[in-house]
Amino acid sequence: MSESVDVVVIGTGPGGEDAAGRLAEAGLSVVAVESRLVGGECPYYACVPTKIMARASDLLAEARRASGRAGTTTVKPDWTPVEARISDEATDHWDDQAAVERLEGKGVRVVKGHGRITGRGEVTVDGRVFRASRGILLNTGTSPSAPPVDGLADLPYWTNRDVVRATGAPKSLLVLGGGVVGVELAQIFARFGTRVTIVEVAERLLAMDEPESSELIEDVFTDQGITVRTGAKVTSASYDGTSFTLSLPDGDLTADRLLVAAGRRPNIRDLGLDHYDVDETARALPVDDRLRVTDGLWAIGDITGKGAFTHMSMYQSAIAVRSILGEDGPAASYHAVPRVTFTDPEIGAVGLTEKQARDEGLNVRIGKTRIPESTRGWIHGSPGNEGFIKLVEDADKGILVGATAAGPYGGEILGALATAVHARVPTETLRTMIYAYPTFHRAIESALADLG
Ligand SMILES: Cc1cc2nc3c(=O)[nH]c(=O)nc-3n(C[C@H](O)[C@H](O)[C@H](O)COP(=O)(O)OP(=O)(O)OC[C@H]3O[C@@H](n4cnc5c(N)ncnc54)[C@H](O)[C@@H]3O)c2cc1C
Ligand SMILES: NC(=O)c1ccc[n+]([C@@H]2O[C@H](COP(=O)([O-])OP(=O)(O)OC[C@H]3O[C@@H](n4cnc5c(N)ncnc54)[C@H](O)[C@@H]3O)[C@@H](O)[C@H]2O)c1
Repeated sequence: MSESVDVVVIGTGPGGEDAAGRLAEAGLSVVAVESRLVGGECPYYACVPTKIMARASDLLAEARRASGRAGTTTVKPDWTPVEARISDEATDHWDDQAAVERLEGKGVRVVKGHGRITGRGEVTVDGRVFRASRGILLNTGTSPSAPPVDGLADLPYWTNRDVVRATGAPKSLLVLGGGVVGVELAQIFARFGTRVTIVEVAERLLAMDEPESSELIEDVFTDQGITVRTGAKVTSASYDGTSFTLSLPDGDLTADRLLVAAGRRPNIRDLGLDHYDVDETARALPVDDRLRVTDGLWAIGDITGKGAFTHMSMYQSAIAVRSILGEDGPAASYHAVPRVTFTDPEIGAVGLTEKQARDEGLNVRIGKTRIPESTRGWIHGSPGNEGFIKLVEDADKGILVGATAAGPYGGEILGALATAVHARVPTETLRTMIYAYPTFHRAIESALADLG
């Protein structure tokens, strides 16, 4: 026997949780299916715990920087408060009871288990069958994936889901993958005294960002004692019960712990998408600008391939909800997607990189300025003032199509640049703005003056 509802949401990442609540509050009968924890990766294994770690590691770095500038400091790192804050305050010991009750309070029926589409408009969870008259919303997210390195699969390595449960900083750590997860966690542990080596197969860290961002992070990391190996092809991996070894053509690397941060795979296999004639082996689900995969099937979040960020999942949730409710409103637009890598210096970026803009055939003008050369950067002092602002202008239209703000508070400075790219503010208008003195964001004015 099946149970009839209006909508079934499979997966409650940030967007799915939000959408289920909004749909129920709009008066629909909603079932939200979750196989792990309501809220998804972000609050329990990703954004929130890792940013708690980053905050702690920034405090250590700033305390160390006080020496010679504001007195003398002796810093003794201790992971205990970090672990306590993550387990007691942030994740409630990885218990989602409060989130489940919050969702139920909005009228959502939360069903724990693996959801699978067993027919058009039909979802089965551990033998329970739900018929969704309006449709199904997918928000199943991603899982950590390991590259096909010989011997790696069976090793007790860490992924992001283990690292957030760390009870201490290891003596030494190998980080396989120098993308966002890899660089954020590498710096965190290094500041807690761990000897860290990043092993990245691409020629640079943060390969999706501007090359200037990669260069900045590599320089800062090297100065901070983190070993960076780019263009590194790992041929095999092993563990002898005490330490991990990664073999490279020019020798072995060994450490107490291995963190695999080499990308994610979308949770879309074994979802029953064949009932909608959708390819389950795709890297992302194709969605239109209302987040429809096809009639009666919507998808939001990482699985849409539009940017694996919590803010993307939430942004798409609002649009999908309107679509499901048959309401009008702005369609999804991805020309101004912001992203922040929470290293120190922080790397904030929005829209297109210079290369992406050129590849699109735009008539590109670039404007750059270095933060240490700004008044605020100089006042802030070195180390800790490294960074730059880079603007990517569509010179024909006279608007910014991309920007990077790297440096202290780079993610906050990005706010102004994201507004400019999002609203397509004419560069001429940006030039007439008054930029407060002496802020970091005042460097935007210098970057605008450099456009050429
Ligand atoms: C270490 C790390 C740090 C990050 N830091 C940031 C950050 O600072 N800022 C930021 O914006 N983003 C960050 N991200 C990315 C962010 O976590 C994701 O983009 C965000 O969680 C949104 O994902 P989602 O909505 O697609 O779903 P997810 O959060 O992945 O949740 C999907 C949910 O669906 C459930 N599910 C899957 N399949 C099924 C099924 N068949 N049946 C039932 N339930 C199912 C899963 O159990 C999961 O709970 C980080 C990621 C990582 C790994
Ligand atoms: N601050 C944030 O917003 C934030 C933080 C963390 C993660 N995220 C999101 O999560 C997503 C996943 O992050 P991620 O860092 O896991 O993935 P990623 O795809 O960004 O980076 C993975 C890196 O691993 C490298 N790699 C792959 N195979 C390798 C191998 N065999 N040897 C060495 N290196 C290898 C890749 O070249 C790449 O640089 C990101 O795309 C991002 O959107 C966001």
